[in-house]
Amino acid sequence: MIDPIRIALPSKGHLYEGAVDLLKAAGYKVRRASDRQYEATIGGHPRFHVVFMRPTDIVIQVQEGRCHLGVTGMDVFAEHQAEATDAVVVEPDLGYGGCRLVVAVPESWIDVTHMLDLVDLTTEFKAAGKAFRVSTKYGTLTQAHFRRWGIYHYQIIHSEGALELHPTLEIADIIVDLTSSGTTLKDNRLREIEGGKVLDSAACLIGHAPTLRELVAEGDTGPLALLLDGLDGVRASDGQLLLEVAGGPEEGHQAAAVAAYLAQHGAQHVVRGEVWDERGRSCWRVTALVAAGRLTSYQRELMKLGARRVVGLPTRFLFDAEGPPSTFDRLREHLAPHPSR
Ligand SMILES: Nc1ncnc2c1ncn2[C@@H]1O[C@H](COP(=O)(O)OP(=O)(O)OP(=O)(O)O)[C@@H](O)[C@H]1O
Ligand SMILES: O=P(O)(O)OC[C@H]1O[C@H](OP(=O)(O)OP(=O)(O)O)[C@H](O)[C@@H]1O
Repeated sequence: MIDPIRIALPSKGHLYEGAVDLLKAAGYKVRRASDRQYEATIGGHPRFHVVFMRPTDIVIQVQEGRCHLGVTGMDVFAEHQAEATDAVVVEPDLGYGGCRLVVAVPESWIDVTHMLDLVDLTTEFKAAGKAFRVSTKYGTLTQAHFRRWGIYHYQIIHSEGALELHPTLEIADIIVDLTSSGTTLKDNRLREIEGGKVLDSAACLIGHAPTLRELVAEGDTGPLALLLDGLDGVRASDGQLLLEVAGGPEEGHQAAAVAAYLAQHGAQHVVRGEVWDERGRSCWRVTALVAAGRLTSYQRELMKLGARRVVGLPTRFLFDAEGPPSTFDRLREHLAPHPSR
């Protein structure tokens, strides 16, 4: 039996808080003594042991099986995927840490707006005997992207940070870096070009395949299933309200009209039923799942249709038999030995 189950989380930065918050929402509260402490426990789940590392180290340690699960960036995983043959993606998008890896050029290069312009430019550099230099932390992904556009004459300058400065300091001609709001590129007078998106990334959950097979064998009440089900439930409920619309005692067709209105306006799982008020009179109630941001735009119309009360309750977990297969079931299927054809 795998014990402890070691889960690696980002120690700080863009991916740290989201990981700890998501686990907490799923019922796995990380107990870390201080932000300088690199180990932690999870309240109520003694088999889990948390270690904190940088996103790149998480991919390496999961690949080597020292950590069994890890939260990292999809960008980092994709960059190291070729070496990480024992690491598998359990969940590609945990719903936070979104960013893009992009090709950016100096704003002053007004003639360069598309990847195809780089084909010409890199050829001109080569003809003039100059190296076209690309600064990035993502050499492998950059090379694959440039190859797709037929660009071969350039030199990668590997760098770990503050790449946006490189064109100004003439360390490089262009950069391939992460962006989310776009502020850093803009503030450093750089601009994304068309066709220059290398990758969309988000925080992801990865695991060590041989260990995951053993954990999957503990079945759907084992610790891995419970953790993944918890994360699924939290993510499915994100931004959803459980709406309760109540009316009556007079009946008519109010409940049907309210249910039809909600169904037409994107609500899900619309259910109506009979309830009784404190005086024992028959009333109606409609419940549905709605996007939290839309409730206020519904409520006036619901009142006009006869509702007396509209309540939006936050949801914490959502499990839906008609929803997509669970992460645990997908993983079990993915790791199952397939008979050779
Ligand atoms: N705007 C953003 N800029 C950079 N990274 C982002 C952004 N938004 C989300 N991320 C994610 O955060 C990860 C980087 O996290 P952070 O900067 O905390 O780590 P780091 O210590 O620089 O990483 P490493 O150890 O890999 O150098 C990225 O790989 C990416 O997945
Ligand atoms: O599009 P934006 O929202 O402006 O974010 C992008 C910037 O954020 C990251 O840097 P970070 O602050 O993590 O520092 P780093 O250079 O040390 O990675 C990334 O490398 C970009 O520089």
